[in-house]
Amino acid sequence: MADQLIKICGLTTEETIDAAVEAGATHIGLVHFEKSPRHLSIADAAKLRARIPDSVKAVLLTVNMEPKPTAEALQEVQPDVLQLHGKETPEWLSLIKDNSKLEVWKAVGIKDRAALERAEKFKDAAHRLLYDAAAGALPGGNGLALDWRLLLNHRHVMPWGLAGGLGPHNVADAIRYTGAPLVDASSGLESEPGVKDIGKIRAFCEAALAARKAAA
Ligand SMILES: O=C(O)c1ccccc1N[C@@H]1O[C@H](COP(=O)(O)O)[C@@H](O)[C@H]1O
Repeated sequence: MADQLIKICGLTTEETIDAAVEAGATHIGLVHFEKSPRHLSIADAAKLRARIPDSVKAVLLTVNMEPKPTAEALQEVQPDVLQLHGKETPEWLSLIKDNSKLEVWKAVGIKDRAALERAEKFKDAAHRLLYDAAAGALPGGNGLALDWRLLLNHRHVMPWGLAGGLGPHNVADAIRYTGAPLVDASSGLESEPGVKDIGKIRAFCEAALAARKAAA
């Protein structure tokens, strides 16, 4: 069985990046979306990106960003992965994927089986789908879980990950129940919006790694 992939998203300090890396995160997410409490300017995202070691992938998260600022952000931040968390089209994703060395992830809000089937339109346009709850106050980062039962017996046509409302209290159940190869958490690891709690980051990674080991 493959190793568990763990993305810790919305980090805004070097201290929390170091803690996530030490705890076993495989991916660190930096959010560039002004309405988010985890928003980083591109200059700050670039500074924090430099703190992420080569062994861990840097993920830049954007929402419905126009092509020119996207190109500038990619140039400045140099992420390994671009996570698109808005209403981006397969055509736009394909353009990025075919013209860069980036891994391209598409987050999709899942409220029913039809939404899971619709997400398959990204099969050739993205390297990975990230299933999240349907958008709430923000397009993501709302701490809302999707109905995991929708993923039972689902035939995944491409690599995927599970996001939405995950935290130390439920990540082991999520892995056991859905078999998610990648788990992604943000607001469930905070003491207040935008402020990550190092104890929760450690507990999340520990629980995810133990659940994967038990399932192997
Ligand atoms: O974190 C945010 O503020 C955010 C803003 C806009 C789009 C996505 C955002 N976060 C991502 O949403 C999912 C689920 O987050 P949560 O664990 O439920 O808080 C995850 O990929 C976040 O990185």
